[in-house]
Amino acid sequence: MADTKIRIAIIGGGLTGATLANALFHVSGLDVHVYESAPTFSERGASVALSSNALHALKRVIPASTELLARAGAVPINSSRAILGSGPQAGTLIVEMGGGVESGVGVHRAALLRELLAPLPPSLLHANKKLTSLTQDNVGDGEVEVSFEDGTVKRFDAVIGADGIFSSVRNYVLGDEAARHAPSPAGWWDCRVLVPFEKAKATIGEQYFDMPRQNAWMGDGGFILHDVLDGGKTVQCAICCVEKEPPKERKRPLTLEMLNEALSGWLDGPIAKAAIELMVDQPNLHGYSQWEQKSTPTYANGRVCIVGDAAHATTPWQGAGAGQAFEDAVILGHLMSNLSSDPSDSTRPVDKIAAAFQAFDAVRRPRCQRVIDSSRDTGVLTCGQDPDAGLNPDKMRAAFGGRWTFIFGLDLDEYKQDAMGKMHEFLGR
Ligand SMILES: Cc1cc2nc3c(=O)[nH]c(=O)nc-3n(C[C@H](O)[C@H](O)[C@H](O)COP(=O)(O)OP(=O)(O)OC[C@H]3O[C@@H](n4cnc5c(N)ncnc54)[C@H](O)[C@@H]3O)c2cc1C
Repeated sequence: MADTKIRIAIIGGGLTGATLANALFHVSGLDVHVYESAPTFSERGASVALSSNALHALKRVIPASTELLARAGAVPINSSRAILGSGPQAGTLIVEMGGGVESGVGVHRAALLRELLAPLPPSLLHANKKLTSLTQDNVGDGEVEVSFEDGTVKRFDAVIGADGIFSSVRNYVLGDEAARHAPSPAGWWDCRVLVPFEKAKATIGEQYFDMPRQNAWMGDGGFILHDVLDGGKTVQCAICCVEKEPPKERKRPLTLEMLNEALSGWLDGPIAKAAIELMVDQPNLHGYSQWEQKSTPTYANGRVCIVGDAAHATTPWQGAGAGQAFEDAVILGHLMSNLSSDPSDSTRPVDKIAAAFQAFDAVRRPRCQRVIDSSRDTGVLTCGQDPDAGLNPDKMRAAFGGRWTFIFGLDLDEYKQDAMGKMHEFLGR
């Protein structure tokens, strides 16, 4: 176990911050505090699909993760079907995944966050604490000084930014490069609704609810998804569409006419009218542009680093964002557990933090960037925009084959060893 005196501030209490706090507190034995700008630790009302790599990573952080997910009402996704949703071949099955190594779960984000926070002592969780600035310059003993909107100033041995896609810590880490690598619109917008299971079944059709599965409809300029969560009580339905022009703002009001127009090529098919009916039944219907971190030159700057969406926000097309955040927690937790000096080592554990963060950057950035790029390409294919595949089911099927293998097939033990090897390199050993 690492020196328990190492003090870490995690900025941001979303799924990444909460998972990382568990890793650093329970696995690495560090003195961790989480600072969240919102008045309470909370999540958007939507689901998140956790694939097998995400589940494996979560288990490394929280050994009782199966029970944790059960308390959050997670529903196993025994099958994930991609079906053509528009055009003359609408209804054609393109691919079915699930079972074995590909099994995942669907879970309500707010319930997952609640359960991820539960194993942490409340005294470590600080809401209403918005980071306004941080510095490593002229702070004693290599510490990092953080300032909050309420005027408080604190010092830590290291700071980790889990403050989401519009991260302030990212701006600090990237410095002069921040503007050039700012998050940008990815080319799609989406809207989501949670409805009672019986209502979804009656509207969409009983035949799609014969078992816990995710149905992903692909077609002309859009995508429709429905999956079950909350232990089978709720269904999430999502509609995603290609942006016709660059968005002026991330969030915009939506109407029935706008949805009908966006999915005009789908309306004779088996799913679009039902999905639109569910969507417009909710008050304050809004669409959100999808944004991503297209490139990032580094995740680390001295004793400050970034994780989760702050480092590698991706589009949702491969359902991989939260899984990448859990992998971050495993790798950073492992590196930070191995800072303790042995008796023959005169370097203090705190003086190895920068090397740990460099090692984290070296192993995580290539993989996360690959996920970002692959996810964007998957969106292009899904919405029938791939110039070769178009909406040809055979070509789409061929193009989808193997697309998830590199995400699911990670050997976490090997990966942890790679990270340790890098840390030793950076320490000059
Ligand atoms: C539409 C959509 C669908 C998705 N679907 C999936 C999926 O199916 N599967 C999957 O694996 N992933 C999915 N993802 C990705 C996944 O949700 C994210 O990768 C994951 O939630 C990581 O979030 P985070 O904690 O890094 O960031 P966030 O959830 O954005 O949390 C950041 C936190 O930091 C706080 N904060 C911000 N600034 C400050 C500050 N200055 N001071 C203090 N606190 C601050 C915020 O209030 C927030 O609570 C999806 C994402 C989107 C947008």
